[in-house]
Amino acid sequence: MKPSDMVVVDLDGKVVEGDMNPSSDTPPHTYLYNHFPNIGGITHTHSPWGVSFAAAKMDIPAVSTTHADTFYGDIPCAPALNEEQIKDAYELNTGKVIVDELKNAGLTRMLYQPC
Ligand SMILES: O=C(CO)[C@@H](O)[C@H](O)COP(=O)(O)O
Repeated sequence: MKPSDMVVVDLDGKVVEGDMNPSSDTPPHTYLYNHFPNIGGITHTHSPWGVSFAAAKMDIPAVSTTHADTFYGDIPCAPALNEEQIKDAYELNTGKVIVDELKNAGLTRMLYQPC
């Protein structure tokens, strides 16, 4: 992948720069940016440890000061999508359950605090 392969989209997901198709993750990412305007970026990883907790449908517990250095409290695991959410708009609904989970966990306030 080269820098010229990058695609820039606006907050509605419309391509504003680049010739490629945007990522299929564009709907959940724009949904997150639109609901948390102060976030500076989203990192999507498949770390073995993170995936392990997600597969077990578990929050990642705050058990160390190292964890506390970068995140306040347990890192919540969003609920799995139901069949209707998957069939309807899988990617967008992924963003919706993440936003709902962060709000339910009371993390909205934290996301707006400067580090
Ligand atoms: O993590 C996943 C699938 O597991 C997705 O994020 C895809 O990797 C998105 O691929 P592109 O549409 O960006 O090529």
